[in-house]
Amino acid sequence: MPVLIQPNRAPSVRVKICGLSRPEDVFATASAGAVYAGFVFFAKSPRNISIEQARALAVEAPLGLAKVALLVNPDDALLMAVNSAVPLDMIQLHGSESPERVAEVKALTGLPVMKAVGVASADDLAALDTYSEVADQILVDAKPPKDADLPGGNGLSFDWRLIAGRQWKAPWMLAGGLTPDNVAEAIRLTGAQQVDVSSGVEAAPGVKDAELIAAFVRAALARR
Ligand SMILES: O=C(O)c1ccccc1NCC(=O)[C@H](O)[C@H](O)COP(=O)(O)O
Repeated sequence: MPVLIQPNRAPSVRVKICGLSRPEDVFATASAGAVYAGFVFFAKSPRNISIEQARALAVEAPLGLAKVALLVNPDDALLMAVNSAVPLDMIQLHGSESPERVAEVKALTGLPVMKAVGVASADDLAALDTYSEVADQILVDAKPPKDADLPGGNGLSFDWRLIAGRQWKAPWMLAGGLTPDNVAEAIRLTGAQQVDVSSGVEAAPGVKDAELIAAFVRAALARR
């Protein structure tokens, strides 16, 4: 069969919508063309859902949508409880988990692990190299302010020039303060092939907006 070569075509960007809590948000995520859906298990978050809620959302999710459980310094019992109840495709670790703990979580759950690493300055870049040795993916996110209640999902971005054109051993995803208005520029500047958003597609904290989700995915997938 002849192979169609399109030398000038940029690879398609993969989008993750994080912090979903309602069936209609999962549907909006899939129908917009995003490929990952994130469920937050963190009590202090406005996006926190129970294991039962996550299970109900995940079993009804359209085929092909990858389900990601976001956890913050989870112990083994919580990991096992989430993993045994919810059909998952990936674990996202968003706390202060060490590289050794990332490896343990992979072994314990049998799932790929994406480790979030906060970036505020050039001093934070070494951690990306370290975690990319052990994690299946790294999430290059904005570092939360010291007084923040949440370790992520704060709608804050970092200086994308810090990582412009950088690659790591593991596949990576860009996050932090992305919106339908800035995601195309963020992709252009950093070369990201995957992007993750939560606050930027919400009508209110914890409430996703289907039109913003669609606009975000359109902007991320627009030909560069
Ligand atoms: O969303 C939360 O409430 C949350 C709580 C605890 C840890 C991480 C959390 N969110 C992370 C994300 O949603 C994303 O992976 C990423 O940080 C982007 O968030 P945003 O800047 O809001 O787009």
